[in-house]
Amino acid sequence: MTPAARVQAGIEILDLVIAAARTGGAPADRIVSEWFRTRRFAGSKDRRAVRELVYSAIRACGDVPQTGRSAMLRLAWGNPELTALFDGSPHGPAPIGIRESMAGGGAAPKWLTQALTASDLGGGEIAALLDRAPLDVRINRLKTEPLELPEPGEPSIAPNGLRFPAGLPIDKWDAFLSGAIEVQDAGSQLACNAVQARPGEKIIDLCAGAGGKSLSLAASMENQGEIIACDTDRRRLSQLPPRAERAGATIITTQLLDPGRELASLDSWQRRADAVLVDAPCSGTGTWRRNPEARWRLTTKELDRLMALQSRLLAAGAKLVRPGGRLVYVTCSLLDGEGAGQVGNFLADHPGWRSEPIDLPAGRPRGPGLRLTPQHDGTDGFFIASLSSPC
Ligand SMILES: C[S@@+](CC[C@H](N)C(=O)[O-])C[C@H]1O[C@@H](n2cnc3c(N)ncnc32)[C@H](O)[C@@H]1O
Repeated sequence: MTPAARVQAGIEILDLVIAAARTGGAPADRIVSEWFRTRRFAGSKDRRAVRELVYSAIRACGDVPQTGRSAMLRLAWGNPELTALFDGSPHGPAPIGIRESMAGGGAAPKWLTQALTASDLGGGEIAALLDRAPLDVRINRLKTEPLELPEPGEPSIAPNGLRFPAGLPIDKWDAFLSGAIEVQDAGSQLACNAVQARPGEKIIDLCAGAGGKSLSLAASMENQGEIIACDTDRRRLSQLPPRAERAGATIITTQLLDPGRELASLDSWQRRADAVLVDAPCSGTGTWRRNPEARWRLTTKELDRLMALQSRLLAAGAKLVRPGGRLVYVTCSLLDGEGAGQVGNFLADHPGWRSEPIDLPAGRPRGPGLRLTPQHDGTDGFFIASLSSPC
């Protein structure tokens, strides 16, 4: 592909990403892969270059652009090399019209920027939400063989973490295939450490998804005790058993939950768990480094729905904690409504519960918990709170 043809390909993909953002369709990642699956003429260098253009254009546009072309024009603004590729060559984009408008810039839609600002994030912090994320892995201490990696990586801020540049084919490495390492953001690893899971404990991971945190907890527990990994999403949860097998984690049982009746299948666990982790479904404002188009998808209505769900799951999780046990609440959002405010409301409604200090090598206090941000901690954005149940 010529450089101009790559720009035109990026524009076409952006049109699909924009349409999907408006209608709740597939994520950008899947759209990019699908586009190339049906265009075999594109080599690996083309794919990398087009992908880079698409993601850079997504990052450059704060709100949903009108068209892929207007998004690419926003990216080209102040970039003479990219501007020159709008040259009307075969397969390339048409020349830029004199009055042609480009998409708006900024970090996020106005309402969302205001909500982040109201949650005490400054301009630099908000801009850093769109940085490129590194590739973090967790060394799985359940595997005792000496770790052999094609590249050494740098120790990350998480105790068992290593950091690599983005884009390495880690999923093909022997250490990944054997379960010796897991891909997991350093902030997510630290959120697991906040649970302070110990060997022999009984722990419920109420929103386990594909089990990234359950696997980490199993390692902290040295495979002794019991973890019940729950989720309402059958597809995500079904990814956990093969991952657990690869990781050598033998103490995890999965439990599919009924949305709205989450406790129905956990009846025997009432007031029994040493710790319950609520890694709540959230707006994901802290993960824009990986999913920058997520900020085009979020609406105030969806945010309200998520906050109501978080509040319900916190209350449900609390019922499963034994007297004196821990309820650890985590969101990968930096909006106070999903973090400090959410936990503040819980504490107001649940007399006797207390927020406990969290001892992590990163983060800053935020209300009754701790906040990690890309700019301050080099991790995805997280809010973490550890609450103790009345004895
Ligand atoms: C932030 S993700 C969890 C990520 C996971 N803990 C990990 O570390 O990979 C939130 C999860 O909550 C699940 N979820 C949504 N509604 C739920 C509900 N009512 N009860 C339990 N889980 C729910 C979603 O399916 C999603 O997997």
